[in-house]
Amino acid sequence: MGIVLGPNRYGKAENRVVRIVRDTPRHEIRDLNVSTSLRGDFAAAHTDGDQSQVLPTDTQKNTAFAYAKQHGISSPEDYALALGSRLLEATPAGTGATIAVEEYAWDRIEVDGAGHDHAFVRRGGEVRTTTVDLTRDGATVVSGLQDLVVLKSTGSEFKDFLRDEYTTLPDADDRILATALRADWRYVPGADVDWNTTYDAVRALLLATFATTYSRALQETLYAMGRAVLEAHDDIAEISFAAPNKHHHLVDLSPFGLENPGEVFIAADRPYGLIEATVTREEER
Ligand SMILES: O=c1[nH]c(=O)c2[nH]c(=O)[nH]c2[nH]1
Repeated sequence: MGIVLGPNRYGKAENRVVRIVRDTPRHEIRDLNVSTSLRGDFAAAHTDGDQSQVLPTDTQKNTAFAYAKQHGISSPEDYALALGSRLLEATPAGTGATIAVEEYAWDRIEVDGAGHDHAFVRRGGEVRTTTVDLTRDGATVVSGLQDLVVLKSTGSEFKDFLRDEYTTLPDADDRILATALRADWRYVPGADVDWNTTYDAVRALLLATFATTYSRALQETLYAMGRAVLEAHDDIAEISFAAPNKHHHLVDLSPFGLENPGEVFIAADRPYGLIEATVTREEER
């Protein structure tokens, strides 16, 4: 019985393409997870080790990022159609291309009733939490939120840090700052708290402070958010944060003759910086 090659296809899965449109101070963001796949007559690559008809998956990745700049992303559909046509055009042995796109939706952070120019919060996904501990003497209430995903497309730098012989990170004057915030705040024991109103107010204050504070590091942003909460809420004794620094690396498009002044990024999922801090009142320490 002969053995033959059955159906096959290949491509680059899960390119995390982030496109910022920054032609005016009011930025736009498109955040995509893009998977490409080519099918056609690629038998020789499987049976003879012949790559002459194989457009590398690395090239498919490059095209996904270059097209985010060159073609733009007016919609996932329009971008996917353009990308698929290009991949087929570049691959004579291809008979078909599948481009699968997931788009993550971002809303502008509301500050004083208006959407901020360059600070965004990801739609959905966040979780409200509380842990209540009771003794015969009373209750401790720690409330918070998890996975509040926020991003600012400018107004963030990280530079003049300690360097040693293993340091390669360049100074960043203008970078994307993004995190999936976890915050836990402890209420003053016995305080008469309107839990729902306070939750909404703290959440809004965290978002507004993230949006409006120029960030020299995620550490500074967390401290600013914590201070804002403690200043506004006498009934909160302390707040703790855990914030993964969701790195967005600028994509080098220069090999394709394209400039990339802070417009096309690859969103890396790991490793990530993990910044944790508690902001407290002096009397609590
Ligand atoms: O905001 C930041 N804080 C850090 O401590 C750090 N370290 C790093 O490599 N990038 C960043 N960014």
